[in-house]
Amino acid sequence: MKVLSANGIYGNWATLLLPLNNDDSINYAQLEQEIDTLIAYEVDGIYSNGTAGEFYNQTEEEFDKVNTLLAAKCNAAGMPFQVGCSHMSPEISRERLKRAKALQPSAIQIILPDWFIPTMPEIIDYLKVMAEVAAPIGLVLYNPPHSKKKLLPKDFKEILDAGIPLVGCKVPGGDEQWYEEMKQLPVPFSVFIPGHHLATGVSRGAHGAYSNVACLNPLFAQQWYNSIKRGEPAAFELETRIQQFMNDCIVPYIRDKGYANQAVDKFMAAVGAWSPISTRLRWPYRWIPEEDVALVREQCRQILPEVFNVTK
Ligand SMILES: CC(=O)N[C@H]1[C@H]([C@H](O)[C@H](O)CO)O[C@](O)(C(=O)O)C[C@@H]1O
Repeated sequence: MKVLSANGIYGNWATLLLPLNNDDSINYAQLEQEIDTLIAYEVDGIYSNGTAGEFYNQTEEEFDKVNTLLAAKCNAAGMPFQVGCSHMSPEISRERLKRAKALQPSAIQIILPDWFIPTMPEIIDYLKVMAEVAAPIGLVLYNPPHSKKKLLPKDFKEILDAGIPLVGCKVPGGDEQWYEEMKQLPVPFSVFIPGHHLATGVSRGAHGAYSNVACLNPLFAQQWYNSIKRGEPAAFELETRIQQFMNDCIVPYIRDKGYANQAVDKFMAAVGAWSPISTRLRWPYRWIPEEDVALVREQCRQILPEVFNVTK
Protein backbone atom coordinates (compact mmCIF):
# COMPACT_ATOMS: atom_id res chain seq x y z
CA MET A 1 0.00 0.00 0.00
CA LYS A 2 1.06 3.56 -0.42
CA VAL A 3 2.48 5.17 2.68
CA LEU A 4 -0.01 7.51 4.38
CA SER A 5 0.91 10.90 5.74
CA ALA A 6 -0.92 12.51 8.66
CA ASN A 7 -3.67 13.92 6.44
CA GLY A 8 -4.22 10.55 4.78
CA ILE A 9 -5.01 8.81 8.07
CA TYR A 10 -8.63 9.54 8.92
CA GLY A 11 -12.01 7.95 9.45
CA ASN A 12 -13.19 4.63 10.78
CA TRP A 13 -10.40 2.10 11.26
CA ALA A 14 -11.24 -1.43 12.33
CA THR A 15 -9.07 -3.43 14.67
CA LEU A 16 -8.18 -7.00 13.81
CA LEU A 17 -9.61 -9.00 16.71
CA LEU A 18 -7.55 -12.13 17.38
CA PRO A 19 -9.74 -15.19 16.72
CA LEU A 20 -8.92 -18.03 19.11
CA ASN A 21 -9.68 -21.74 19.28
CA ASN A 22 -10.56 -23.38 22.61
CA ASP A 23 -6.92 -24.38 23.13
CA ASP A 24 -5.81 -20.71 22.74
CA SER A 25 -4.31 -21.32 19.28
CA ILE A 26 -5.12 -18.75 16.60
CA ASN A 27 -7.99 -19.61 14.29
CA TYR A 28 -6.44 -18.50 10.99
CA ALA A 29 -9.50 -19.48 8.96
CA GLN A 30 -11.57 -17.03 11.00
CA LEU A 31 -8.84 -14.43 10.73
CA GLU A 32 -8.96 -14.65 6.93
CA GLN A 33 -12.72 -14.39 6.99
CA GLU A 34 -12.53 -11.38 9.30
CA ILE A 35 -10.14 -9.56 6.96
CA ASP A 36 -12.30 -10.39 3.93
CA THR A 37 -15.39 -9.04 5.69
CA LEU A 38 -13.68 -5.79 6.69
CA ILE A 39 -12.45 -5.30 3.13
CA ALA A 40 -15.93 -5.99 1.74
CA TYR A 41 -17.41 -3.43 4.14
CA GLU A 42 -14.99 -0.81 2.78
CA VAL A 43 -13.89 0.52 6.15
CA ASP A 44 -11.44 3.41 5.91
CA GLY A 45 -8.64 1.18 7.14
CA ILE A 46 -7.71 -1.96 9.06
CA TYR A 47 -5.02 -2.25 11.71
CA SER A 48 -3.53 -5.26 13.38
CA ASN A 49 -2.09 -5.93 16.79
CA GLY A 50 -3.86 -3.38 18.88
CA THR A 51 -4.96 -4.37 22.36
CA ALA A 52 -7.86 -6.33 20.91
CA GLY A 53 -5.41 -8.07 18.57
CA GLU A 54 -3.65 -9.23 21.76
CA PHE A 55 -0.24 -8.07 20.50
CA TYR A 56 1.21 -8.48 23.99
CA ASN A 57 0.49 -12.19 23.94
CA GLN A 58 1.68 -13.41 20.53
CA THR A 59 4.85 -15.28 19.61
CA GLU A 60 7.05 -13.80 16.90
CA GLU A 61 5.98 -16.54 14.53
CA GLU A 62 2.34 -15.70 15.14
CA PHE A 63 3.03 -12.00 14.68
CA ASP A 64 4.57 -12.73 11.28
CA LYS A 65 1.77 -15.00 10.20
CA VAL A 66 -1.08 -12.67 11.24
CA ASN A 67 0.50 -9.66 9.58
CA THR A 68 1.58 -11.44 6.40
CA LEU A 69 -2.01 -12.53 5.95
CA LEU A 70 -3.36 -9.04 6.57
CA ALA A 71 -0.82 -7.45 4.22
CA ALA A 72 -1.44 -9.90 1.38
CA LYS A 73 -5.18 -9.29 1.44
CA CYS A 74 -5.02 -5.52 1.94
CA ASN A 75 -2.32 -4.96 -0.66
CA ALA A 76 -4.32 -7.00 -3.18
CA ALA A 77 -7.54 -5.10 -2.43
CA GLY A 78 -6.04 -1.61 -2.15
CA MET A 79 -7.23 -1.39 1.47
CA PRO A 80 -5.16 0.95 3.72
CA PHE A 81 -3.72 -0.97 6.66
CA GLN A 82 -1.46 -0.40 9.64
CA VAL A 83 0.62 -3.03 11.34
CA GLY A 84 0.77 -2.84 15.12
CA CYS A 85 4.40 -3.33 16.14
CA SER A 86 3.60 -2.35 19.70
CA HIS A 87 5.28 -4.35 22.43
CA MET A 88 6.18 -3.79 26.08
CA SER A 89 9.80 -4.56 25.14
CA PRO A 90 11.55 -1.90 23.02
CA GLU A 91 13.82 -4.55 21.52
CA ILE A 92 10.98 -6.84 20.45
CA SER A 93 9.07 -3.87 19.11
CA ARG A 94 12.04 -2.75 17.02
CA GLU A 95 12.48 -6.24 15.56
CA ARG A 96 8.76 -6.43 14.75
CA LEU A 97 9.05 -3.06 13.06
CA LYS A 98 11.97 -4.19 10.88
CA ARG A 99 9.99 -7.20 9.68
CA ALA A 100 6.72 -5.29 9.25
CA LYS A 101 8.33 -2.84 6.84
CA ALA A 102 8.56 -5.54 4.20
CA LEU A 103 4.77 -5.91 4.29
CA GLN A 104 4.32 -2.40 2.85
CA PRO A 105 1.80 -1.10 5.40
CA SER A 106 0.31 2.38 5.13
CA ALA A 107 1.65 3.17 8.63
CA ILE A 108 2.94 1.40 11.73
CA GLN A 109 1.68 1.62 15.31
CA ILE A 110 3.89 1.46 18.39
CA ILE A 111 3.54 2.04 22.13
CA LEU A 112 6.11 3.47 24.52
CA PRO A 113 8.49 1.12 26.35
CA ASP A 114 6.42 -0.37 29.10
CA TRP A 115 8.29 -1.61 32.11
CA PHE A 116 9.84 1.31 33.92
CA ILE A 117 8.18 4.64 33.11
CA PRO A 118 10.34 6.34 30.47
CA THR A 119 11.36 10.00 30.90
CA MET A 120 10.76 12.50 28.10
CA PRO A 121 14.39 12.33 26.87
CA GLU A 122 14.12 8.53 26.82
CA ILE A 123 10.82 8.71 24.96
CA ILE A 124 12.32 11.03 22.36
CA ASP A 125 15.37 8.80 21.95
CA TYR A 126 13.14 5.75 21.58
CA LEU A 127 10.88 7.36 18.98
CA LYS A 128 13.82 8.78 17.05
CA VAL A 129 15.35 5.35 16.56
CA MET A 130 12.00 3.74 15.76
CA ALA A 131 11.18 6.46 13.21
CA GLU A 132 14.55 5.95 11.52
CA VAL A 133 13.91 2.22 11.24
CA ALA A 134 10.36 2.79 9.95
CA ALA A 135 11.17 5.47 7.34
CA PRO A 136 9.64 6.10 4.85
CA ILE A 137 6.67 4.54 6.64
CA GLY A 138 5.13 6.83 9.26
CA LEU A 139 4.63 5.96 12.91
CA VAL A 140 1.41 6.26 14.88
CA LEU A 141 1.91 6.41 18.63
CA TYR A 142 -0.59 4.35 20.60
CA ASN A 143 -0.95 5.86 24.07
CA PRO A 144 -3.82 3.93 25.65
CA PRO A 145 -5.71 5.00 28.78
CA HIS A 146 -3.81 2.43 30.87
CA SER A 147 -0.38 3.54 29.60
CA LYS A 148 2.20 4.09 32.34
CA LYS A 149 3.17 7.43 30.79
CA LYS A 150 0.12 9.37 29.66
CA LEU A 151 1.14 11.91 27.07
CA LEU A 152 -0.42 15.37 27.29
CA PRO A 153 -0.72 17.74 24.33
CA LYS A 154 2.45 19.50 25.56
CA ASP A 155 4.32 16.18 25.44
CA PHE A 156 3.23 15.58 21.84
CA LYS A 157 4.42 19.10 21.07
CA GLU A 158 7.79 18.39 22.65
CA ILE A 159 8.15 15.17 20.62
CA LEU A 160 7.22 16.88 17.35
CA ASP A 161 9.38 19.92 18.13
CA ALA A 162 12.30 17.53 18.59
CA GLY A 163 11.85 16.60 14.93
CA ILE A 164 10.39 13.14 15.46
CA PRO A 165 8.31 12.51 12.32
CA LEU A 166 5.28 10.92 14.02
CA VAL A 167 2.26 11.01 11.71
CA GLY A 168 -0.41 10.45 14.32
CA CYS A 169 -1.60 9.18 17.65
CA LYS A 170 -4.22 6.89 19.09
CA VAL A 171 -5.36 8.27 22.42
CA PRO A 172 -8.29 8.36 24.86
CA GLY A 173 -9.12 12.00 23.93
CA GLY A 174 -10.04 14.76 26.36
CA ASP A 175 -12.14 17.84 26.96
CA GLU A 176 -12.55 20.87 24.67
CA GLN A 177 -9.34 22.37 25.95
CA TRP A 178 -7.48 19.16 25.07
CA TYR A 179 -8.79 19.28 21.49
CA GLU A 180 -7.79 22.94 21.20
CA GLU A 181 -4.25 22.15 22.32
CA MET A 182 -3.98 19.15 19.97
CA LYS A 183 -5.07 21.41 17.08
CA GLN A 184 -2.11 23.65 17.77
CA LEU A 185 0.56 21.00 17.28
CA PRO A 186 3.33 22.31 15.02
CA VAL A 187 2.87 19.82 12.14
CA PRO A 188 -0.08 18.02 10.52
CA PHE A 189 -0.97 15.26 12.93
CA SER A 190 -3.60 12.52 12.76
CA VAL A 191 -5.42 12.46 16.09
CA PHE A 192 -7.57 9.38 16.65
CA ILE A 193 -9.93 9.20 19.63
CA PRO A 194 -12.23 6.44 21.02
CA GLY A 195 -14.83 5.11 18.62
CA HIS A 196 -17.91 6.07 20.60
CA HIS A 197 -16.85 9.75 20.68
CA LEU A 198 -16.32 10.05 16.95
CA ALA A 199 -19.00 12.62 16.03
CA THR A 200 -18.00 15.01 18.80
CA GLY A 201 -14.31 14.24 18.26
CA VAL A 202 -14.40 15.01 14.54
CA SER A 203 -16.34 18.22 15.20
CA ARG A 204 -13.47 19.29 17.48
CA GLY A 205 -10.71 18.41 15.04
CA ALA A 206 -9.97 14.70 15.48
CA HIS A 207 -9.25 12.75 12.30
CA GLY A 208 -10.92 9.48 13.21
CA ALA A 209 -11.05 6.46 15.49
CA TYR A 210 -9.32 3.10 15.84
CA SER A 211 -12.77 2.16 16.79
CA ASN A 212 -14.61 0.10 19.36
CA VAL A 213 -17.83 0.82 17.43
CA ALA A 214 -16.23 -1.03 14.53
CA CYS A 215 -15.86 -3.99 16.92
CA LEU A 216 -19.64 -3.93 17.41
CA ASN A 217 -20.27 -3.77 13.69
CA PRO A 218 -17.71 -2.42 11.21
CA LEU A 219 -20.28 -1.60 8.54
CA PHE A 220 -22.49 0.28 10.99
CA ALA A 221 -19.42 2.17 12.24
CA GLN A 222 -18.38 3.05 8.70
CA GLN A 223 -21.82 4.33 7.75
CA TRP A 224 -21.88 6.40 10.91
CA TYR A 225 -18.52 7.95 10.04
CA ASN A 226 -19.73 8.64 6.49
CA SER A 227 -22.71 10.46 7.97
CA ILE A 228 -20.42 12.43 10.31
CA LYS A 229 -18.30 13.41 7.34
CA ARG A 230 -21.38 14.61 5.46
CA GLY A 231 -22.14 16.83 8.47
CA GLU A 232 -25.52 15.24 9.17
CA PRO A 233 -27.11 16.23 12.52
CA ALA A 234 -28.42 12.64 12.80
CA ALA A 235 -24.82 11.54 13.40
CA PHE A 236 -24.87 13.31 16.77
CA GLU A 237 -28.20 11.80 17.76
CA LEU A 238 -26.74 8.38 16.93
CA GLU A 239 -23.67 9.15 19.03
CA THR A 240 -25.94 9.79 22.02
CA ARG A 241 -27.46 6.33 21.64
CA ILE A 242 -24.11 4.66 21.02
CA GLN A 243 -22.88 6.19 24.28
CA GLN A 244 -26.06 5.13 26.07
CA PHE A 245 -25.45 1.55 24.92
CA MET A 246 -21.80 1.74 26.00
CA ASN A 247 -22.64 3.21 29.41
CA ASP A 248 -25.57 0.94 30.19
CA CYS A 249 -24.50 -2.38 28.69
CA ILE A 250 -20.72 -2.43 28.21
CA VAL A 251 -18.96 -0.18 30.75
CA PRO A 252 -20.32 -2.23 33.72
CA TYR A 253 -18.28 -5.21 32.50
CA ILE A 254 -15.11 -3.16 32.95
CA ARG A 255 -16.07 -0.98 35.91
CA ASP A 256 -18.03 -3.45 38.04
CA LYS A 257 -16.89 -6.87 36.87
CA GLY A 258 -13.22 -6.14 36.24
CA TYR A 259 -12.94 -7.36 32.65
CA ALA A 260 -10.13 -6.06 30.45
CA ASN A 261 -10.90 -3.59 27.63
CA GLN A 262 -10.07 -6.23 25.04
CA ALA A 263 -12.60 -8.63 26.61
CA VAL A 264 -15.24 -6.04 25.96
CA ASP A 265 -14.12 -5.50 22.33
CA LYS A 266 -14.48 -9.19 21.54
CA PHE A 267 -17.76 -9.33 23.41
CA MET A 268 -19.12 -6.42 21.36
CA ALA A 269 -18.20 -8.25 18.15
CA ALA A 270 -20.19 -11.25 19.36
CA VAL A 271 -23.12 -8.97 20.26
CA GLY A 272 -23.03 -7.36 16.81
CA ALA A 273 -23.02 -10.86 15.27
CA TRP A 274 -21.04 -9.92 12.15
CA SER A 275 -18.32 -12.54 12.69
CA PRO A 276 -18.02 -15.98 14.29
CA ILE A 277 -15.04 -14.94 16.48
CA SER A 278 -15.54 -16.12 20.06
CA THR A 279 -15.30 -13.89 23.11
CA ARG A 280 -12.23 -15.80 24.32
CA LEU A 281 -9.02 -14.01 25.34
CA ARG A 282 -5.63 -15.66 25.68
CA TRP A 283 -4.46 -16.83 29.07
CA PRO A 284 -4.47 -15.42 31.72
CA TYR A 285 -7.14 -12.86 30.86
CA ARG A 286 -10.79 -13.62 31.59
CA TRP A 287 -13.29 -13.25 28.81
CA ILE A 288 -17.01 -12.50 28.97
CA PRO A 289 -19.05 -15.71 28.70
CA GLU A 290 -20.89 -16.33 25.44
CA GLU A 291 -24.04 -16.84 27.54
CA ASP A 292 -24.16 -13.08 28.13
CA VAL A 293 -24.33 -12.30 24.42
CA ALA A 294 -28.04 -12.91 23.83
CA LEU A 295 -29.25 -10.52 26.55
CA VAL A 296 -26.91 -7.68 25.58
CA ARG A 297 -27.76 -8.24 21.91
CA GLU A 298 -31.41 -7.71 22.80
CA GLN A 299 -30.57 -4.53 24.73
CA CYS A 300 -28.48 -3.34 21.80
CA ARG A 301 -31.36 -4.03 19.43
CA GLN A 302 -33.57 -1.78 21.57
CA ILE A 303 -31.10 1.10 21.81
CA LEU A 304 -29.37 0.78 18.43
CA PRO A 305 -31.58 -1.13 15.98
CA GLU A 306 -29.37 0.23 13.16
CA VAL A 307 -26.60 -2.18 14.16
CA PHE A 308 -28.73 -5.09 12.97
CA ASN A 309 -30.26 -3.38 9.92
CA VAL A 310 -27.20 -2.12 8.09
CA THR A 311 -26.75 -3.10 4.49
CA LYS A 312 -24.21 -2.06 1.91
C1 LIG B 1 -12.79 3.05 23.12
C2 LIG B 1 -12.06 2.54 21.91
O1 LIG B 1 -12.27 2.98 20.80
N1 LIG B 1 -11.21 1.57 22.18
C3 LIG B 1 -10.31 0.97 21.19
C4 LIG B 1 -8.88 1.23 21.65
C5 LIG B 1 -8.58 2.72 21.68
O2 LIG B 1 -8.65 3.24 20.38
C6 LIG B 1 -7.21 2.99 22.25
O3 LIG B 1 -7.05 2.30 23.45
C7 LIG B 1 -6.98 4.48 22.50
O4 LIG B 1 -7.83 4.97 23.48
O5 LIG B 1 -7.97 0.54 20.80
C8 LIG B 1 -8.16 -0.89 20.80
O6 LIG B 1 -7.98 -1.38 22.11
C9 LIG B 1 -7.15 -1.63 19.95
O7 LIG B 1 -6.29 -1.00 19.41
O8 LIG B 1 -7.28 -2.85 19.77
C10 LIG B 1 -9.54 -1.20 20.28
C11 LIG B 1 -10.58 -0.52 21.14
O9 LIG B 1 -11.87 -0.77 20.66
